[in-house]
Amino acid sequence: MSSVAIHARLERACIGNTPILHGIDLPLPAGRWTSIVGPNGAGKSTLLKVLAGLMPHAAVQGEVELLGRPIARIPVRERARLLAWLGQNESAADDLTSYDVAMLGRLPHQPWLAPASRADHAVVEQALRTTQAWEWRHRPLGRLSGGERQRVLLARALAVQAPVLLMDEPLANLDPPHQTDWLHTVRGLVAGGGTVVSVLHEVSIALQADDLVVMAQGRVVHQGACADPATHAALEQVFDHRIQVRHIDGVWIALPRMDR
Ligand SMILES: Nc1ncnc2c1ncn2[C@@H]1O[C@H](COP(=O)(O)OP(=O)(O)OP(=O)(O)O)[C@@H](O)[C@H]1O
Repeated sequence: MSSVAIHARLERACIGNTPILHGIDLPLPAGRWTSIVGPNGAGKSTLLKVLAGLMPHAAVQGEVELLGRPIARIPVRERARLLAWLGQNESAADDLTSYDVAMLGRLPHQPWLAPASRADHAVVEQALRTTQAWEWRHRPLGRLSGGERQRVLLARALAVQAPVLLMDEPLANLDPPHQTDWLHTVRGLVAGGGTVVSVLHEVSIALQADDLVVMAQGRVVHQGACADPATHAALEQVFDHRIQVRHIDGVWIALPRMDR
């Protein structure tokens, strides 16, 4: 039986006074890649923030368990080692070099005010090479293109070496070859026992995951394997049957429906 990396049991989660998420019981299996999909405004980013423990405590009615422990009770530094985060349109210090930004991912591993160790430098180099950002490691983040910047931020998340990695729109600004690199990276993490949860708008890429969580109007309407016809039906329905899922050359992809 596979274990659960994150389990969210939510009555409600609010932004301000507005309820955004409703009645969610979502176990996310460990050692697998789960993608969260759904229409604009469905609550995907909000759910991912709740899963990461990033929402204000008072805004969430319910509980999230990370690796079997209530996330709110895990000390912050330990949590930062267990769970890495790549947010949407993330702000970061634009004056820092790409190398230093990636090194921020090592902070949870470093003793207070201690310099980076040789192991930290090795991990950062590996992460920047994985995302093909090593070449511009000396350039400030603020002077990179959108896709280059995203690859540095991904390197920062990889440098944490956390067993659980949450990513919101990780493919933002990435060109197709680097989207493919990202797929290989995720597959490598999962093959090594890691758990990856990603919010994706690129439904065809999301379908390359192990499992899909389909959301609409603040609720999870389906959770299932990417190859399961019931998952395809839920996907087509939630997108108002304006996409169709097809099996082409051994992979599931979503195509626009032009016949209506
Ligand atoms: N600061 C805010 N104040 C009020 N409502 C908000 C705020 N931020 C988001 N919302 C609302 O919460 C709902 C869910 O937003 P969320 O960003 O989680 O959706 P999403 O599925 O990630 O959307 P998208 O696909 O467009 O990125 C939306 O209806 C949105 O308008």
